[in-house]
Amino acid sequence: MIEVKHISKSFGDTQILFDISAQFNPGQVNLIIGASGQGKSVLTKCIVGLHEVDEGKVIYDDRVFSEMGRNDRKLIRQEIGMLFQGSALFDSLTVLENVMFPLKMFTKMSKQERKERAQFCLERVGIVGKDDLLPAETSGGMQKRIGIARAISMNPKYLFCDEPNSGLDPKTSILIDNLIKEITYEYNMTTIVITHDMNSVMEIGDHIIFINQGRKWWEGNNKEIIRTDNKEVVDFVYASTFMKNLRSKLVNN
Ligand SMILES: Nc1ncnc2c1ncn2[C@@H]1O[C@H](COP(=O)(O)OP(=O)(O)OP(=O)(O)O)[C@@H](O)[C@H]1O
Repeated sequence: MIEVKHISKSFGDTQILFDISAQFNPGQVNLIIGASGQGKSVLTKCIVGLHEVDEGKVIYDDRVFSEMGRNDRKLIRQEIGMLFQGSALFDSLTVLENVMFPLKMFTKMSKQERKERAQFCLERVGIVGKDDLLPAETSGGMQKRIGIARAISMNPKYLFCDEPNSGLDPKTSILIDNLIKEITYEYNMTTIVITHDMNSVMEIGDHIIFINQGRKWWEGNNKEIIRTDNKEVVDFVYASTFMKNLRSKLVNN
């Protein structure tokens, strides 16, 4: 479980996050959603320690990460898997080498053990027979899968996914979403996904926090979000006229 308690963050005189508290439980997909520029990335960077919080606490399973020194934080970071926007694979490494990379950096595994673990993770995400290709020789959807394989290679307790659907067609997006969901349930991970994608919200949003103006504006799940009356959430979820019409049908039935 990851908890944030009353966190605030400013850059210079500009306050970006205001007194945010939330709990992200294991074995469920936790989404951080909201319009552009509202503070989702800053919040996530505070959680993983890329930004320091000004006030409040970030806690990983009773360990107060925000008050730890560098070395203790490093240990927790090794329990975190990250799927970056755009996958962020190393261009000059093969598919297999990309997945082996964290194991080489952070474990004492032999080359053979690293290879076996990487192949297991690639197989888990449905990438078989592509070990020796370069990332550029694979599709965008495959690159996301390879990114997920790399993110889970260290058997993380916590998984962060930054806009896992960016640049993917709707069908591939749903496959990636479902893969994230399956892996989360299977390994009982605490997964946090930042997304703008409404399909993801509906498909995998076990727990959703909506960030608006740097505040936790709304919290609920994918069933509750459909019927909420919160104006800002409604404007976000039902942004297009088509979706607005759909909402009035839903609410009136
Ligand atoms: N390092 C920084 N220094 C100063 N201001 C920053 C910094 N990082 C982010 N901000 C500001 O914080 C605000 C929130 O940005 P953030 O990137 O968290 O938005 P977001 O909700 O993730 O948006 P998007 O969905 O477009 O990625 C923005 O006004 C941004 O300019």
